[in-house]
Amino acid sequence: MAVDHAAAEVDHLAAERAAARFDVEAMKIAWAGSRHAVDVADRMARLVASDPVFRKDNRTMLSRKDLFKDTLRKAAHAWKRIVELRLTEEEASLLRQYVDQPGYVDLHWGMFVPAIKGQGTEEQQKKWLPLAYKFQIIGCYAQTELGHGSNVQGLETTATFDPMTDEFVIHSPTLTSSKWWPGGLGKASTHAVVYARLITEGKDYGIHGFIVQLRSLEDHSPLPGVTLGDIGGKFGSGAYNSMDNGVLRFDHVRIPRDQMLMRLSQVTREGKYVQSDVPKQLLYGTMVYVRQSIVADASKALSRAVCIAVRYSAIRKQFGSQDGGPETQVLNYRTQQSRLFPLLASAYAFRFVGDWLNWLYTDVTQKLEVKDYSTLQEAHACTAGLKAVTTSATADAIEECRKLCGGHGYLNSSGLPELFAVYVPACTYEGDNVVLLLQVARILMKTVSQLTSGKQPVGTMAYMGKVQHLMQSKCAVKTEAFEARALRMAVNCAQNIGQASNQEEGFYERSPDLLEAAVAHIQLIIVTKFIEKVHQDIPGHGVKEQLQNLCNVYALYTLHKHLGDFLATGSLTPKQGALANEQLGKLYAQVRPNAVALVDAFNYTDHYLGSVLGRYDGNVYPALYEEAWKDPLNETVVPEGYHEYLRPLLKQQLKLSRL
Ligand SMILES: CCCCCCCCCCCCCCCCCCCCCCC/C=C/C(=O)SCCNC(=O)CCNC(=O)[C@H](O)C(C)(C)COP(=O)(O)OP(=O)(O)OC[C@H]1O[C@@H](n2cnc3c(N)ncnc32)[C@H](O)[C@@H]1OP(=O)(O)O
Ligand SMILES: Cc1cc2nc3c(=O)[nH]c(=O)nc-3n(C[C@H](O)[C@H](O)[C@H](O)COP(=O)(O)OP(=O)(O)OC[C@H]3O[C@@H](n4cnc5c(N)ncnc54)[C@H](O)[C@@H]3O)c2cc1C
Repeated sequence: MAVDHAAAEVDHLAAERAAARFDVEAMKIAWAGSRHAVDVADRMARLVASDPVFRKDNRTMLSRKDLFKDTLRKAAHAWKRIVELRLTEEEASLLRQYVDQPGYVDLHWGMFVPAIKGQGTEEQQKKWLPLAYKFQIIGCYAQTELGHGSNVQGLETTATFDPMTDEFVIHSPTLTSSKWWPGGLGKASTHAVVYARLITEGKDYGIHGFIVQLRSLEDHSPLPGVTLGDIGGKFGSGAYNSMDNGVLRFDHVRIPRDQMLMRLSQVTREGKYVQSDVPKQLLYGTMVYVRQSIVADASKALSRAVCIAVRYSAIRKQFGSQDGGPETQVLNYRTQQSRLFPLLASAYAFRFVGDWLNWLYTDVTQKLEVKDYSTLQEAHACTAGLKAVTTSATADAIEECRKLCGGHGYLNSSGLPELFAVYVPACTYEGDNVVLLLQVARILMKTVSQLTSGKQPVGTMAYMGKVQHLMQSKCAVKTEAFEARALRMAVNCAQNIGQASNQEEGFYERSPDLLEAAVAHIQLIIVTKFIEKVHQDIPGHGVKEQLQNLCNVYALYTLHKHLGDFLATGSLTPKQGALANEQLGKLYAQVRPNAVALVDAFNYTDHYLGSVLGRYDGNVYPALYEEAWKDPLNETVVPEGYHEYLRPLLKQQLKLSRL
């Protein structure tokens, strides 16, 4: 009986695939960016999936110690394979993605190395980078402290220059100055880029980066004056617990002067502080780099969750027709579609805006090399804002996908609880999302205030230059409505702030509205970049049409969800809002026959998805059944503890009932 059921489910997905109205292979290219990108990703995904060391189906059942050791093993094995196979940087980072386990290597490659590249002099790069590239040292990024994370200028660790010995003395003067959170710090790192207040000639020059050795390269023991360890278990089983987020205290630890990262400013042998001619904001450059990579990761996490929910919704059936006919696939319910298809569209939207952001970041980096700092603010606003909007939306979407999978979505074997638990801190790390949106809002207010002086805004703020037109016009339900909404919300905030006794007080009072104005601006960017994408030449039967549909779904869904903003700012009429909603329903009907093929285009292996519900073959029920028996609780028929706790209880009840 079970076998018959399984065959029917498998047929279901085959039928879904056959019904698709576009070329899935061509869509894979549109998603990945090129034929080459599809091929490399495919090769790396299979390499990982076929290697037993990279097994991850038992991860949620491992103890913290075993999970951490498993991470060390995977990282060492991955590195061995990278060296043996002479993998390129592109291949290695894809391999890292498919291993799919947070670990110290992320911070080593993702923050320690970029911090040295961005803030170190050429000489410092020559000394430290070869060691890091060969893993002769392992580094982390030690910025956040127990007392301060968001407020970087409030950090308390000190680096006091001692001209007698030509050294900096690194010290943790208070409990709250303990470094707290850095990934890889707890157990793995030998070195850190430590952010501390630079004090020389009795003056505090604020936060600067220093390379500090933490552990012996001989036996990994902490160096004298260094106290460090792991900060403890985190949310969810498995999940981010593979990472050794750490605590670190310094007791007057001495480092040579040349371990201060000196590209932005220097301290001379005599102890003079010298500022370079580069903007001091470059101190935050590593965060800009990581924020853009977090946007690209948002589409990966969201597409995984959506892939699981779409495939399972095509398999799952509930309720029959009135006359006792076959039951309905839950994917056919309009409510399921209206919850799921906007998430599918968002996965594509975030993918394309992530590609654009990566281009912007590369462009800014090239400009910085020739001392052109003109796009630094744009890069900060876009990376901060897109990081905030895409991670918040993705975290919510993963949880929605869990609910879309009903009860089975709550099982670890669905892959969704762990995906959520790993993903959700992205709303906090690399800048709390509210704090980042307020940064965007500050830049919006600055731009609005400059409009009257005739300064033309550029880049993603250019639309604000059309202020006369956008403040007055009635908008068609297209980009213009998004532009008018964003601009009018920003101008409203600026006017309200202008009425306050001082600007800072006004900003503080209006910060909830400012958040919403920042979100409106960022959503405009996402919609614009999606539209630009679908205007490109996109080969493959039906591919462009599907992307056009998804783009419309993303735009109209966003409009529907934030209709209050559009109406309150007069950017749309209530009638236009109702029409947009009507249109959305029609678009969902067009997505429906293509939904399974649209998630197949992500080209994920079953290993990477890690979900019995999202299996490519749709064989969900036998897999769920089999998976249950693997739980450690099922290792014995009678549970441990029966003789101590259950039996006496049952005997006692029996005696009582005989009385
Ligand atoms: C087991 C696996 C095996 C596999 C093995 C494989 C082997 C290897 C293969 C290779 C793999 C590669 C892997 C790579 C992976 C990469 C992924 C990385 C993973 C990421 C994990 C994340 C971990 C988390 C890390 C962190 O969280 S680090 C700490 C982050 N902290 C923050 O973000 C703090 C937030 N706060 C701030 O940013 C600031 O303090 C503030 C901006 C909020 C306020 O700043 P300030 O006090 O200075 O105030 P102002 O508002 O006045 O700003 C001053 C002016 O500066 C401008 N500004 C601010 N920020 C920036 C900026 N970032 N850039 C530019 N300009 C900036 C403001 O606009 C102001 O400007 P103005 O003066 O003109 O107005
Ligand atoms: C999993 C994980 C990994 C991390 N890895 C690293 C790492 O490798 N290296 C590292 O240095 N750090 C790391 N961090 C630390 C991380 O960067 C900080 O936690 C993050 O920047 C948020 O800062 P906070 O903890 O001080 O939050 P807080 O700023 O204390 O936030 C608390 C609340 O206050 C609100 N808030 C704060 N300021 C304002 C404001 N100005 N206006 C309005 N509301 C405000 C926030 O929105 C939030 O709701 C990691 C954190 C996590 C969770």
